[in-house]
Amino acid sequence: MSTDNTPERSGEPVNATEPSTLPIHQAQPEMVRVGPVYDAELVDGDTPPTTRRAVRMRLVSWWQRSPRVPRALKSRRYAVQAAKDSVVALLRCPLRYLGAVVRGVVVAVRVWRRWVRVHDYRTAAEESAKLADKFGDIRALSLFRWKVTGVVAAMTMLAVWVADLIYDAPALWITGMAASAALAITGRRKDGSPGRKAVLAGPRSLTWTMDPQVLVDAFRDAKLIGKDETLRLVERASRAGDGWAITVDLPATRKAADVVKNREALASALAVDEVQLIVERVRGSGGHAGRVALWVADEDPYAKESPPTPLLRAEAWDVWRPVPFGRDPRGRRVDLPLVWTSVLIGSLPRHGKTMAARLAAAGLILDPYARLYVADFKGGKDWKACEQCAHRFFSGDDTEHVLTFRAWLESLVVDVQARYARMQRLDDEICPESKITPAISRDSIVDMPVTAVIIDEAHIPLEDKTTIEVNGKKAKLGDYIGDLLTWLVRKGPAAGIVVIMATQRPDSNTIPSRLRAVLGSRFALRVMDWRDSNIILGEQMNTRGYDASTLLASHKGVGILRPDGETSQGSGDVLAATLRTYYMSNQDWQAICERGRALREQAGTLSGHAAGQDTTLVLDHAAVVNAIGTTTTEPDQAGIIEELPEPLASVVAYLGDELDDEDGRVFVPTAELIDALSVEPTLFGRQMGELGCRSKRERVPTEDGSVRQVRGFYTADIRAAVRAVHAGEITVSDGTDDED
Ligand SMILES: Nc1ncnc2c1ncn2[C@@H]1O[C@H](COP(=O)(O)OP(=O)(O)OP(=O)(O)O)[C@@H](O)[C@H]1O
Repeated sequence: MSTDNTPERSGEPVNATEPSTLPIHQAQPEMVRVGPVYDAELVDGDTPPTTRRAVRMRLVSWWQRSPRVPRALKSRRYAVQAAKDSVVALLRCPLRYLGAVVRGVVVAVRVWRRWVRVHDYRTAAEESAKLADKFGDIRALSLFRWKVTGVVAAMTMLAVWVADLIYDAPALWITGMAASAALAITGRRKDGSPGRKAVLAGPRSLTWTMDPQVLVDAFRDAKLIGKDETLRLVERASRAGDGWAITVDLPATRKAADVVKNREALASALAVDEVQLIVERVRGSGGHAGRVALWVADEDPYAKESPPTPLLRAEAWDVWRPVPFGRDPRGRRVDLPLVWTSVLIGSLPRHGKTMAARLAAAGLILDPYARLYVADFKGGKDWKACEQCAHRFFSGDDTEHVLTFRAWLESLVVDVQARYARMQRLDDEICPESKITPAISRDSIVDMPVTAVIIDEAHIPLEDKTTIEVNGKKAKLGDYIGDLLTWLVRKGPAAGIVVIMATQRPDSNTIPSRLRAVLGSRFALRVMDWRDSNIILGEQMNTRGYDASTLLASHKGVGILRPDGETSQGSGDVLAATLRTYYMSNQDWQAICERGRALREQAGTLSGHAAGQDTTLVLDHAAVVNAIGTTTTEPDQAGIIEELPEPLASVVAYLGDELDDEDGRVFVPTAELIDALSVEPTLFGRQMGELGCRSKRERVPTEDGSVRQVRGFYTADIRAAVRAVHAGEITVSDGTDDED
């Protein structure tokens, strides 16, 4: 809106014939008072948001984010928790008060005793070897203090008696309460109070839920925080499932990843078995690198039976949805994504590999559009039931089975290439990237169903020593299968191929490192040692706190899952998680397979072996070899490691690919190796020295940004030692005479 002080507006008449220039001496019109003058213009448009709403939103945002506003006033959940805490605190008040009074009495008596015995004077005299000279003085002073004590006690009693006579019972009550309050203040718990800790502490487990100081002490004992550092409570201890959960913030610069790594030390400090303790870094918007969520189970979470798989209740399953796989110790469901990845399952015999592989397979079986290749090298009846819905199936471990398996893999290589060629021709709307989509996988005309290759006891084909001819060259059948699998696992997922391998021999000789490197999801049940665990889960996972050799033999089906991408577990984006697979009895498995067949019959997707159409595969082997670019003649790191003496072999296994990368790591501190390999430092240094690897001093940056000099090994020296051993330049003692 615009207004100005023109004559019309001010009520003055305007003469139309008046010249445009005014006469110089023209009388000024009388000044007229007008209203306020605004300078603005009229615009069309929506009404701007009311400022009141914006102010309110800013206030709410400030309220939610302000550290000064107590958490209990920010959300209903915290308010309920705060109310519960207050009730508990109120109920515990009388007991805490009594405890403080008792401690106060003990402290007061101790102080009085030291005073009456002239303790400090006596100690000073003892230290200066003058006790005999001062004995008379000390005795006289002590006697005097006893008399003072007697007089004060008598006068106090007299005063109380007189007060009782004059004021009756209230006087006694008031005196008693004042005295108890004084004692309670003296005996209150505070940091550094001398003489307040019992020499033999009672059971520590669960006291931390009542007293966060116990938790702080546990973190200090486990050396996760320093002596002068403390924790900040983010969420108080509360019941969660069959245990207690608490979230804390570590002091600045301390990392949650280190707490995860040292879970065992923390479990010891909290006096619980490590299977009962879950430590997770809280990630995402509610978390940061120093925020840790702890959960402590009341008892061994794996002592009870594992629940049956939820797939039993499912009529059908969509394989694009992660398959229910197991439950973590807190009882939270963990799902395993299958499409666009591949899975390696490894463990010692009889620990639940087949169960885990069958759980993953169950999801595929219940999707009528998924195609199954089941290679059961175990030869038992574990997989028999799925024969009725598998496109290809065999059970046995003879060379003839391995050759059949080779033919499957070759046909799949050809199929994957054909799928990529067909995807190129598909419309951008149907196939936006070079990847199959749910719609493509269910389209019978495009013919690219999700195809799972399930291999139980995968070490059998990979270790087959039969000599075959590959493109005119002699090669071992096992090595060639390794190449085919590596190619399929690398190129297949985007074209809908899912490889699920289970092996009871997850050692470095069996699974070539080139194959391991491309297997996306890993599940390690109990294994023999940390090396085998790292072979399944990935290099250096033991130093990050994930070691499947520490799992208990009695815990069947319990393993560490390192998923490819996200799982629906706990706080979401976790590196790995310990879980127990669901239980699926043979009857349940059979029921699922029968349902899978019925679903395929309904959808008209029953094919291959299940439909009685097992055909001999006729293939152009040369084309396959050209496609995969065979590497069977390349030496594998596994073989290289096998020939090395200890502890060099362990060092090489620990460093893995980092050692091969000449532009990568230059120096490895000795402390890191000793910690990772759990070796005795002196013997380790001597043995490495004998192998031509002497530790040297090097300046390395520390976590706080400073530089420190530490002892360690140059990776170039380690590589040189490996070469020297292979060249036979170093002969190695077997180490037995080291003990002398
Ligand atoms: N989640 C589980 N809960 C309870 N028991 C389980 C679980 N998983 C496996 N088991 C039990 O562990 C035993 C071994 O299981 P499974 O046959 O799957 O092991 P495996 O590692 O495949 O054995 P192998 O090495 O002989 O092939 C079986 O008796 C099975 O019932």
